[in-house]
Amino acid sequence: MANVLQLRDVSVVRSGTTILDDVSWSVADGERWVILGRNGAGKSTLLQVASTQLHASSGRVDVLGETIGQSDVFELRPRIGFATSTLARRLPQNETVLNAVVTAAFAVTGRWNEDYEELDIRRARRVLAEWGLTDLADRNFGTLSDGEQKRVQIARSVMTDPELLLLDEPAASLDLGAREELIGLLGGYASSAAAPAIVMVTHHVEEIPVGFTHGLLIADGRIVSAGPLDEAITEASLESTFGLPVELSVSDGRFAARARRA
Ligand SMILES: Nc1ncnc2c1ncn2[C@@H]1O[C@H](COP(=O)(O)OP(=O)(O)OP(=O)(O)O)[C@@H](O)[C@H]1O
Repeated sequence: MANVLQLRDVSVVRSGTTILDDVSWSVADGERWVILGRNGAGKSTLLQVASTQLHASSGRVDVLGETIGQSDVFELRPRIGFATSTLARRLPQNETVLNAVVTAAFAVTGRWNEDYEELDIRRARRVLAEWGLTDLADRNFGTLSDGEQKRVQIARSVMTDPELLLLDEPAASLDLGAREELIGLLGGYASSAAAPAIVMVTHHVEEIPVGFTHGLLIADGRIVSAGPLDEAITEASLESTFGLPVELSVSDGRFAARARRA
């Protein structure tokens, strides 16, 4: 399978601090990756590099067959879906949910004078249905709950039919019901052969949807382990990543972890 993302010896240094340290990693078409690591480990920075929003200080980054620094990132970006709370904050609060999603077709966050095709509207309604948002299409984005807003962010990021989907902590701050609903939807999406390659950052192994195939653990900007989920996410690798003894279990494809009692 072709690589949709390839990092070779990538480092990111900001304000004199090394945030990513010699990272080599690739994501092939059809793979669904989860990235885990402590606060400040470099997870979001890695996603920003993958999204082309941040340039590596050294090393080589290839995204969707294009080498960053040698190609036009403005042509590349519409092919990448990226859902982060930072982008979500830019969505106008008084925009309807339908508009918040359909505007992704033009890579803008507010609906002004763009001439939307009936095709775009139809696609937006289909995406809203896929993410359980049909009944909220006419509500203002700012009136939605956190869980509903998270689903709108993802719906927006898949509106353009991306070839690579990047999700930064999509389940953060959700209650149990909203989290489980989102993980179920993500699992269904990830299991579809038509879905793009996916990379999702999360803090908890409990949030890994069924259907995800690979894991990457990162600590202090360096990869601790990377590969198929059951090889990359083990008690030993979690212990190295989080710095505490961990008890890990897997049931029906879902992971659970807690500190090992002495
Ligand atoms: N512009 C910057 N200048 C200096 N340091 C930065 C800059 N941006 C980020 N950092 C630092 O880089 C490190 C990695 O940040 P990053 O956001 O990638 O971590 P993360 O793993 O996503 O963390 P979290 O789980 O808390 O979201 C952090 O220590 C952060 O303070």
